[in-house]
Amino acid sequence: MKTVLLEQSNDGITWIRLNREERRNAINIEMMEELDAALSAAEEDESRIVVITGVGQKAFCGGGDLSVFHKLKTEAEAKEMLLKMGTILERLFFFPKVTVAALNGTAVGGGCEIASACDLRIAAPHAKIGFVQGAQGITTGWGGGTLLTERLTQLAAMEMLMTARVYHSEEARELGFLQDVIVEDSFQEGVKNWMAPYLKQNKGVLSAYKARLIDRFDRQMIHNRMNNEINECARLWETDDHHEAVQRFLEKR
Ligand SMILES: CC[C@@H](C(=O)O)C(=O)SCCNC(=O)CCNC(=O)[C@H](O)C(C)(C)COP(=O)(O)OP(=O)(O)OC[C@H]1O[C@@H](n2cnc3c(N)ncnc32)[C@H](O)[C@@H]1OP(=O)(O)O
Repeated sequence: MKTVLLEQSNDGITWIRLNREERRNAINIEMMEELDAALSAAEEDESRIVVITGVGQKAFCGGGDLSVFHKLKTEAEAKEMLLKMGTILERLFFFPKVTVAALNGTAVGGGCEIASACDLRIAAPHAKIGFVQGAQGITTGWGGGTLLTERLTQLAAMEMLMTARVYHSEEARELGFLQDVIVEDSFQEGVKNWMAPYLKQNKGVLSAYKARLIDRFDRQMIHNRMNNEINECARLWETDDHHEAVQRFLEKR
């Protein structure tokens, strides 16, 4: 694997690291496939907790790779890509082990959707967090908007999605998006320390509680809502508003 690094440590944690630091860990098709493969490995290994984080200090994930995905012009082309990642996020949402999104830096767009699919979200103090899709003339397109509404209060979720605002970590914690802000100098050590109370529990305890969390959800309903979200985003994708917004971003580079 190249765009995703997998570290299966013997302390109960499997680390999945998004590894395109020079692109702020933006997601391309190869990364989607490697993320899916990393989840398969993590599902089978001895870990009790799976942590998804980004390489470097600047970004957790800058969302979908606009320099690649701007080539997708039509609703059908967009839908194929959105569905591919949506399927992975649905898998992550119903993953049998506890999952943590450790936001080592900025998480915007699809980066926030990945975080929403995880059970727990923690971040470095400097991380900036925002569902910025609205500024690109689209909605969340990987089903993460649906997942967000299952994680936060309705008011907080609607504020994050409908304003496309970018929040500092502390503000995101106050909104309920983050469980905690990790202040240690070494983010990785801080994340490990933060997870220590969870890791005191054995595998059976953690997986049983995770199963009860999953029981709360009507899987078919979540699936249908994510599909509706993907379809809606695909429709907006082919509008001039979206293509012009992406063009502006790419021209700034
Ligand atoms: C497509 C799926 C859709 C969904 O369903 O959710 C989305 O994800 S839409 C949202 C897509 N993401 C964005 O709109 C964010 C765009 N990026 C940014 O706003 C900023 O780059 C950043 C992520 C906030 C980081 O800012 P900063 O730290 O100041 O770095 P730079 O802007 O200089 O970026 C460095 C480098 O990385 C490239 N980059 C960053 N994000 C993306 C991206 N999403 N796609 C492609 N490339 C990205 C950026 O262009 C720079 O490249 P160079 O100029 O060549 O160094």
